[in-house]
Amino acid sequence: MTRPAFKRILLKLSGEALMGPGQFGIDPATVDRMAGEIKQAQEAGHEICLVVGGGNIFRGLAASEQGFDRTSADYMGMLATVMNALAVQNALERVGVDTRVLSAIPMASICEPYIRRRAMRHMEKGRIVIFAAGTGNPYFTTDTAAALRAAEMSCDALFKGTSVDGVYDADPKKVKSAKRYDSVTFNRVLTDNLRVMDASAVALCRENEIPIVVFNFRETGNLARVLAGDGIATIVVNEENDHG
Ligand SMILES: Nc1ncnc2c1ncn2[C@@H]1O[C@H](COP(=O)(O)OP(=O)(O)OP(=O)(O)O)[C@@H](O)[C@H]1O
Ligand SMILES: O=c1ccn([C@@H]2O[C@H](COP(=O)(O)O)[C@@H](O)[C@H]2O)c(=O)[nH]1
Repeated sequence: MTRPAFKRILLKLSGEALMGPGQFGIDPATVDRMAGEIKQAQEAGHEICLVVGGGNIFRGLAASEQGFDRTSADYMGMLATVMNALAVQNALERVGVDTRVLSAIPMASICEPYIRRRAMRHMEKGRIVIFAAGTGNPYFTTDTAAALRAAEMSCDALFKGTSVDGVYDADPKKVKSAKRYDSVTFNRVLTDNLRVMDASAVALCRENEIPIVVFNFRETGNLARVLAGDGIATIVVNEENDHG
């Protein structure tokens, strides 16, 4: 199936994708490989900004289920995304890509605060902007931050690089017979409660007509393939623009 090509994209890297073969934390070889692929995508003419998750280090909801105060746990999760953002920045700069980390929670000694117009300016200058600390608010996730920043930065699409190769009719890690969609509507994702992405992120993309492309970023070369409009992925769109 051939999908449309997108110029300006927001790439959401799930924290889990940064673990590589490990069960926790950051695998330097995996982050380096991803940085190389992101550089290649930029050289192919794509304007890229990134939102990095934190699930490889800390998830607020899981911690609150074990007795942590939810708000504190969510702030810890947001801090985890800053660590991941710095790791990705470091890897990108090692391969010669100019980057800026902008945090939704100001941390003046570490990175810039998130200011939309500054982010836009960085992108105009050809830098890769890495958005850290999610939305800056507890009770959200980095999926919602990705949808929000994609809208704010006028991105043509949100690419979710994760550990599954698309959206399935059930969680493929739990249901062996689950079937993958090539293309699916926002409404179906929401009504069938397909949990590859948060409902709030999906709704935000639906309202702003930002297609979501879900692909497996654990496989080498996949980013280039899906950006070129092929490769294994699922595109989530509004019915009326369905590319399926
Ligand atoms: N219908 C579905 N189709 C595809 N994946 C699904 C579906 N339902 C649940 N999932 C699960 O969604 C997960 C994808 O989300 P991901 O692991 O990237 O989480 P995240 O919260 O975005 O990132 P992080 O790892 O940073 O917490 C996969 O682990 C997959 O098993
Ligand atoms: O806007 C946000 C974004 C994230 N969080 C907290 O961070 C962790 C890690 O993010 P993931 O999206 O799960 O990778 C998340 O579990 C939340 O606890 C937040 O509070 N607000």
